[in-house]
Amino acid sequence: MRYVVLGAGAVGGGVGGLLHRAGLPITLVARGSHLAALRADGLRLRVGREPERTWPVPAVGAPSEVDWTDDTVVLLAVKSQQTAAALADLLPHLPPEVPLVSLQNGVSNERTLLRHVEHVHAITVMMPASHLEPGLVTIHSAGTPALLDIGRYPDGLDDVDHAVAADLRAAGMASEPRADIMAWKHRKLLMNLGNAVDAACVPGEDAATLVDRLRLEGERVLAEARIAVTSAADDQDRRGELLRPLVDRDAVGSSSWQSVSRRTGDVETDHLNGEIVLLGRLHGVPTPANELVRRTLNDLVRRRGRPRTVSAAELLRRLDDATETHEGPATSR
Ligand SMILES: NC(=O)C1=CN([C@@H]2O[C@H](COP(=O)(O)OP(=O)(O)OC[C@H]3O[C@@H](n4cnc5c(N)ncnc54)[C@H](OP(=O)(O)O)[C@@H]3O)[C@@H](O)[C@H]2O)C=CC1
Ligand SMILES: CC(C)(CO)C(=O)C(=O)O
Repeated sequence: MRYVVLGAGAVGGGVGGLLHRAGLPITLVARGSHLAALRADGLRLRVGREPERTWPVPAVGAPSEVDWTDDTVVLLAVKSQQTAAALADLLPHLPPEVPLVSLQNGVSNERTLLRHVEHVHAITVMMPASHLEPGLVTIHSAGTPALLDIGRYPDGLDDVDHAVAADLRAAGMASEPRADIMAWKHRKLLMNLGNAVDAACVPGEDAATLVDRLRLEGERVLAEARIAVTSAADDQDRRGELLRPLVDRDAVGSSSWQSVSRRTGDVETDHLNGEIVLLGRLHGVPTPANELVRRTLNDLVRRRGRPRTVSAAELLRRLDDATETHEGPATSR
């Protein structure tokens, strides 16, 4: 199996670097100053407590430059808001039988991919990683570097799932094929509802309370929509302490925090909090907290604000005021 990783940042660069390190044939598709650094010096990869090493991973600037073969698998690792543009670059060059694997958070990408490609697979990405300067990717777990279970979208398993999982394991990551992979990705979605608060808000108790509200809304919406979600207990069992301990993580936030810090000009919240808002609208469940946080983070990005500068207490106040306006003061209820 050959791999093409489209989007060579924290996750794509990290997984691609580990596959390359294990001797598997892989090409990174990157762009801008990151591509220039990869071509000039190679991929600088930090894994847990290991010393940084530089790997000469083949890197190209576009799917048109890939030497495509039928035994290739594409790992898509751009942020969800970048998927449509990445697909537009990819599709004219992609052989029809080549499977596309979403190595992304959220649950919106797979459906988008299936519109264009017959063989779509999903990975639940548990991999605390960062990419904050061109050429450099850091994997923060000093335990197992990543936990990447895989299955076919919308469900089921085939030989590709088994082969990719085996290659990921050969490269030191944890990966099992799972026929119900989207149930696992919906559980992960609930966790990622907190990314926007991590990116936008001053950390503290109020931020934690706000994240709880986002997740409560998310749980309600997914239940009302009758979407299968892996239980929190099963998710916890699967993770255990695999991705621990974390190193050099304190100064680095979630993937959404990284987008704001790098001033990429876009952020994934419409596909994380926005997924809950969308489902809420479809199923008649109010989702004011996810909507407020989604709007707040998009606004921060638009005005090129700094991460972690919005008051979570103020957002909670606005949510409570809106509830009182709709339902009357708490005393009269
Ligand atoms: N970082 C983490 O710890 C984790 C991230 N995830 C998920 O993984 C996915 C990827 O996130 P992450 O790795 O953090 O994101 P990054 O921004 O670090 O990496 C994405 C990379 O793709 C590049 N890119 C975007 N569009 C294209 C294109 N058309 N052609 C070539 N390159 C392109 C970006 O370039 P540019 O910088 O120029 O935009 C960037 O280098 C997301 O869904 C995220 O939620 C999941 C678990 C953990
Ligand atoms: C779980 C977490 C926070 C790991 O870094 C993540 O998925 C992300 O950063 O998007």
